[in-house]
Amino acid sequence: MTRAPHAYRTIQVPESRRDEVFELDRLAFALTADPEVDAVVPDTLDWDRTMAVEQADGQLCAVHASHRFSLAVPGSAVACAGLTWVGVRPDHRRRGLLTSMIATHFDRSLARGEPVSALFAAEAGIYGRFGYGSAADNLRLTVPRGAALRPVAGSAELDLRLESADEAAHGALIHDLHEAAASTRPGWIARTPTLLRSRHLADPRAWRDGAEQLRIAVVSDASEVRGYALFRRKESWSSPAGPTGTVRVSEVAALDPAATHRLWSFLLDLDLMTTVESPMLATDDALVSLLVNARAAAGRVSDNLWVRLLDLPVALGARRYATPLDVVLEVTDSALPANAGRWHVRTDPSGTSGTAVTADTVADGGFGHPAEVRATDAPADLTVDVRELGAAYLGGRSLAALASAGLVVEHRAGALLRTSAAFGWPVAPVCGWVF
Ligand SMILES: CC(=O)SCCNC(=O)CCNC(=O)[C@H](O)C(C)(C)COP(=O)(O)OP(=O)(O)OC[C@H]1O[C@@H](n2cnc3c(N)ncnc32)[C@H](O)[C@@H]1OP(=O)(O)O
Repeated sequence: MTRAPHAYRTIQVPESRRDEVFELDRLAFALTADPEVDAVVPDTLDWDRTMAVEQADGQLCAVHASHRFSLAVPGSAVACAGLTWVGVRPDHRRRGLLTSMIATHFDRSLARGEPVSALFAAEAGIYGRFGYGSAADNLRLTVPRGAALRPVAGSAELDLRLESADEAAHGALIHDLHEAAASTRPGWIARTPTLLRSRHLADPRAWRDGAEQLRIAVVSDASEVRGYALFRRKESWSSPAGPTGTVRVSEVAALDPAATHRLWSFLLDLDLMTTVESPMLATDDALVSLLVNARAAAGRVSDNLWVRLLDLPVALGARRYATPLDVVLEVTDSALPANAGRWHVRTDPSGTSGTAVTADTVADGGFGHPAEVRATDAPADLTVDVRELGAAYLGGRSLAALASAGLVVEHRAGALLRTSAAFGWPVAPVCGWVF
């Protein structure tokens, strides 16, 4: 097991120490215990994957956990260790505890056959040093009520019903549509294990910030459900001009453009509301194209998933490439030396080799080229750190853009543009929920 700094030891935490883990988490994140929250929000920690650092007297000083996810990558999916619950007691910060926990996480993820790790970063400056690359952005739009949408045939004919969101009534519907609507978008992650689905619909009063309970709008055609939106409204009567409520949308999933249009038409025209806040959207989300006047929508872009390639040849072989590719990468990786060195990445025009061995293949219509990834002594075409490969892995970050910042170096003319095109993908990556 990875060595903790002097005077500390790394342990796997048993569930019997749950209260200590939760207290540490509250200390790290400045949270207050709330019995109502604890009563309705399920504990989603996987205790086989919950690790801590304790000092000699047994006090827990740092904790981290992970989930085994299937992460959608361009043209496929890969087993992924979703790192979460990272926290260090404020009085034990900056002594190397996170650094030791990351080494533990890497060792254990590799031992479990998870070639990739992904996370949402609490602060953007934390994880790059460990080889995580910022691999996706999300867009949050604030749209005025009544914003016009371009027309979509069939939208008006769809039935929409509004209900209070409830796990027993809507859990299966949400899970199925969440998967069917977006599982070919790189960055998409299913909410497994099941407790993560329950947590997604948990609705304690303390999480509402004064808004109403969680609502769901469900759109159907004559035969089946085509989409849903989860949202809450927050009333406001403080303006002399009249009510100025806000619609806070937390998730929209739809199977087709008509259902997408129907849902947003409803959300953008609710009485007593003046503002509609979108959930985390992909930067190419349909709403951006539907808005007649996108300038009227204030947008904020921020980092979404961070990706770390743990087993580089397996990870690079687990995705597809948008164009044929034949490149030698000189990779640096200070934390995982097995990844360092030269790698020949070559797509196979016959499409018969290089598909993921660790992944469930996603139905994608066969777009893109699988690749073989082998160690080589051939001269390098590009030099790149594993962090930049993680950033480019989901197809949303251009290697050429990273090169313009000096983070990728080209040794053979043309290799940079060709490799950037191959690593890119027509669908922007995003994970629409935070784990
Ligand atoms: C995936 C998730 O769960 S994200 C949640 C992360 N958790 C939090 O933000 C909760 C509050 N913060 C904390 O618990 C801790 O401060 C942590 C986890 C961010 C850092 O833990 P530490 O044990 O202090 O980190 P450690 O001592 O190993 O520091 C390693 C390096 O990262 C740097 N670093 C640590 N935290 C930060 C930060 N927030 N911003 C920038 N740099 C940081 C340190 O300065 C150090 O740099 P150096 O190698 O150049 O000296």
